[in-house]
Amino acid sequence: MTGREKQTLTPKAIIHQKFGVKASYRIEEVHVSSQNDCRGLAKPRKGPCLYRCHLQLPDFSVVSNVFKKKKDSEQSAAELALEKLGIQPRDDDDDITVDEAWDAIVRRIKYIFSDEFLSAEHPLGGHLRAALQRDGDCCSSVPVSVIATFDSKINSLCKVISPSVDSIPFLVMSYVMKAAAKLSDYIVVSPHGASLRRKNPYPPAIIDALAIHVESIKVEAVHIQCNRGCEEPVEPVTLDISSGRYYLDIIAEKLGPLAKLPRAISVDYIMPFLNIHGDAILASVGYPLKSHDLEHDDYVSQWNLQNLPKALIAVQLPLLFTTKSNWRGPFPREILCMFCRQQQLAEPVFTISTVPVESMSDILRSHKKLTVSEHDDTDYQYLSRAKEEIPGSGKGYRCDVKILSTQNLVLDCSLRKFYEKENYAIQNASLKALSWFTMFFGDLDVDSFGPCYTDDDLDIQFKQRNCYKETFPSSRVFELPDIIRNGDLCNSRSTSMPWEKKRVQSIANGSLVSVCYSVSLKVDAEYSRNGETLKELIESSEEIEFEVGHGSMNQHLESVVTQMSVGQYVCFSTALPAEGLVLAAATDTVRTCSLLSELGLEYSVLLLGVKEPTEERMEAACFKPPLSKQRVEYALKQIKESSASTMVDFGCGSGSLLDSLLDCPTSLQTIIGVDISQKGLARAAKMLHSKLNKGACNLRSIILYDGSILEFDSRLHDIDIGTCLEGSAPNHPEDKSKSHMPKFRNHDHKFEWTREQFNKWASKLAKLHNYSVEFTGVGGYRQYGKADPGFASQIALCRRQSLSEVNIVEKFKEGLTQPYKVIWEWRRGKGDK
Ligand SMILES: C[S@@+](CC[C@H](N)C(=O)[O-])C[C@H]1O[C@@H](n2cnc3c(N)ncnc32)[C@H](O)[C@@H]1O
Repeated sequence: MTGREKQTLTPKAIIHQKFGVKASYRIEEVHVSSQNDCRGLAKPRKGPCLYRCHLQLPDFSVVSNVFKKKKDSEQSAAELALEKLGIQPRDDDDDITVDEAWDAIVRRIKYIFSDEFLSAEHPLGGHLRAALQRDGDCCSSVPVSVIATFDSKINSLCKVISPSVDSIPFLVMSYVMKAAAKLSDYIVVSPHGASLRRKNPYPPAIIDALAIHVESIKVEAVHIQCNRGCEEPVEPVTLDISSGRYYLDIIAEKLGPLAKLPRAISVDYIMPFLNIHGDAILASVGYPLKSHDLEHDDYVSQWNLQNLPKALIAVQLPLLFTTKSNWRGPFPREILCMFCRQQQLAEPVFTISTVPVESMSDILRSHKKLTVSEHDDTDYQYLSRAKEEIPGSGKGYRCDVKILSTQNLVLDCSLRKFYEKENYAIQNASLKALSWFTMFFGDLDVDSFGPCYTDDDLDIQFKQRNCYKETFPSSRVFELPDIIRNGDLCNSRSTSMPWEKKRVQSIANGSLVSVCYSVSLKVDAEYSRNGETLKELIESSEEIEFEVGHGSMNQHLESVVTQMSVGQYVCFSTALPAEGLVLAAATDTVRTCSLLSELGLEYSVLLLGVKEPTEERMEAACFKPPLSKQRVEYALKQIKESSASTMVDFGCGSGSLLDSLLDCPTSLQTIIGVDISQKGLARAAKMLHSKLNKGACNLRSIILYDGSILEFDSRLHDIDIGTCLEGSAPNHPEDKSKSHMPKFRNHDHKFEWTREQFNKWASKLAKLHNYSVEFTGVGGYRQYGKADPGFASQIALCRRQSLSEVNIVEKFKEGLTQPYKVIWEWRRGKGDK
């Protein structure tokens, strides 16, 4: 018990407050003929009298379902009218306790599975009626995700239990399951825990009358595979919704064997969270409020499938914030705060001003004169409510929001209107500021926005004091977190966020960065009331070093860190990906919650230092496969294409090329390795020995020589192919002690050349010895927006044209010069295969 005096208004009372005598109720008697089994009777027997209520409001009318009591039909009609107006009977559940919210959810679930609700004009009604056609145990069972998605009342009650449901909507599902467990006499939870149905079947007469029989229809939809690359197009699919089937079952089947159960499919609902962690089907199909027919739109033609990015579906923010219960996802104020943090702006400054009720009335009067013919002006309704619904409070609220960079005022956005509640004023001001940013990012031509910008559509005045370019230098524009990128702050017409294009990674892959960071989970139940987020620290480190591009660090953290400079502090949030699409089939609520708790995280990070990448780390981070592997692969390809039978690898080291030659069949019969490093040769011998023991190869002999490339050994006379490859140099710990900067990039480099120097040297040598030369390379490394720098590894491919006279004479002179020492030798024996 809170000890507070609660004021619970019935739907009818709220209608009365709003419309007074302008709301007129008319009761109609409905006589239903009773079920008559006696076919012989000529006249149908008169059944009990039921009541249906017609409620006429100034702009529209509603008709209730039939009820046994007149007053129930009136309340039902009033409730339908409020739904139409977007108002919950208790639209602000601040007044109820958590225990009361639980009780209300239990009551609501019971009502949802009542006979009356089955014929309700509620989006859930269509699902309930369609579920009557499901086979076997599934008959009349409705996925929990559907209830969580379509029942706004349950959603607003869940917000009382935990405001996190906004950022973790799948919490609603777990609350629904928990509440359903309290109705064990009435509700059956499916074995998979993902569907609910009534324990006692609906009366056959109701099933016959209400079960939906869908005509066979084909629905064009979009299948998004979770593993598709960003550039890959999404797949169009046709859903063949045949009669007698629940359409979610058909979608589940299309998703494959893992999706045993239907999943939530309210497009509006999942879109903002569509960072897919499992395949998803997007289809525009469902039961609209007033229709008993399954309706659908062609989804394929609505999307430019080629351009649909993986994690970005844009939805347009509404222009008005009405009630909390009507708002899905994070509230505008939260989105704006997050946006500011991401853009390294200060937290928005909200200034609330109030007016006495007299002046509100004046404003109201003048406003009424202006808007007398605008029947559906929602803000007008709020102005009315401000006057009528807060008797004695004497206040209306107006909000001004200032967005500041560290030094400058970026935007001063003041609402002209008054709202009945402080929160409405804040949310609407945030929404309008966000709308301005949406427009602004949609049109980066800053000049089109003057220093004082008035937008009549938004009914707001903005003062933009500072130029965007000064305020958001491109190198400081962060990639927005998922929650914004996924559409909460998107212009519906753009499929990629303008600021994403400006993301600049200033710290290169392979660098070692050192950071101090913390990760917190937003958990506090008071969150939505006082606007403060309380957090639970789940991980922190005073100093941790990681390599950029290595995949060892959380990608969100790494992405932001690579755009920071040393000494800079950044706070940012990440939100819910759509694991929930899969969790719809989860059985374990506790586990579901623990999974969900990994989401909605807030990070704080301070960049302590950056170490430039070593060549090795840079290579590993930038090239896949690594450059050393690409070089070996290139050599192998050339060898395979030749018909050579003998080959020598100069500077063979530990034998990476020789190793690969043992794996793939070539025309080679003899391979020779030459190196001056005893250690390298010993490693090569060990590797070759163990490999030859394991399996066969086509080779007849392998020899390793200790010798220098600078000396000629006559045993290498007439070898078909000579290779000389740079490989991955082994580590030399002694180098670390050297304090001076190394002269070359690697410890064993004796010189380093530019490409030009290399080309010149190789061309001259080739000409001298009558070889042609072709320059190529491996390791094309393109960075977005930068000119192609060419190959990372240069290759000269020399082919002998003819044996020159000089060579023959030289060889004759040299005779049997054999300075190389055999280190290891293998020859295929007679028994060897
Ligand atoms: C970067 S390693 C390359 C190893 C091997 N080619 C690979 O791809 O893994 C360079 C090798 O050249 C060897 N080397 C250096 N000078 C040499 C010379 N004058 N004659 C033969 N080998 C030499 C080094 O001992 C070293 O093993």
